[in-house]
Amino acid sequence: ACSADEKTSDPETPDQPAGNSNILVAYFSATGNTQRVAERIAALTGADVYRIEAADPYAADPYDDSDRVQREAYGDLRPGVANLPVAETIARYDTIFVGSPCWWHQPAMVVCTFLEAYDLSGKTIVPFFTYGATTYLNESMQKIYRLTPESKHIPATLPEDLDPDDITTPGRPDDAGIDMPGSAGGVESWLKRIGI
Ligand SMILES: Cc1cc2nc3c(=O)[nH]c(=O)nc-3n(C[C@H](O)[C@H](O)[C@H](O)COP(=O)(O)O)c2cc1C
Repeated sequence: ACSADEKTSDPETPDQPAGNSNILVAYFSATGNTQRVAERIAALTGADVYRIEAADPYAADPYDDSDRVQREAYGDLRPGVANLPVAETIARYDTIFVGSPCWWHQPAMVVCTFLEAYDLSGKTIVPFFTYGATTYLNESMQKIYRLTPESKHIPATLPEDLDPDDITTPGRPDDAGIDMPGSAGGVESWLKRIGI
């Protein structure tokens, strides 16, 4: 209980957006990599931050939950989110950065649960991922785009994917050309490149 209290009271990892900006950085992070990128984006843009929490939390070492993560990703499941903001809160934002680790070739599925909970039409969605290997980044990006068909996206288009629905067999490498900060240190130049 102690660590959970600390997490929710930490101003850098709020579980509800503060409502100070028209930009939101919504992210899920299990081991801190995506969180560091999210906080850097927020520091540079003045964006509000919202940390997506799974209703059924993942193991402290998420590799211990690898089977669950694979089942959720390959089954396109929608695990519950513990702290979904009300729709009016999300409606206030024009631009939403959406951050996730690459988990079994996909966004963490709680991020998909978050995206499907709202009407995001007309909003600008900027996905970002952290990952261990630069494979399946395109499939992960394609997933976010398909879940937000009425939104604008940065980048506007992705490299063509021969079969974005097949995430279980390796396809041709098609991640080249996707501009993504590799770490928090790369965020500032990335934001300049994408015009934010
Ligand atoms: C269960 C699990 C599955 C993963 N699957 C992938 C993957 O398919 N591709 C990849 O590049 N990295 C994969 N990774 C590595 C994470 O994407 C990487 O460590 C990421 O930076 C973690 O972000 P976080 O610290 O914000 O949780 C996986 C990690 C875990 C725990």
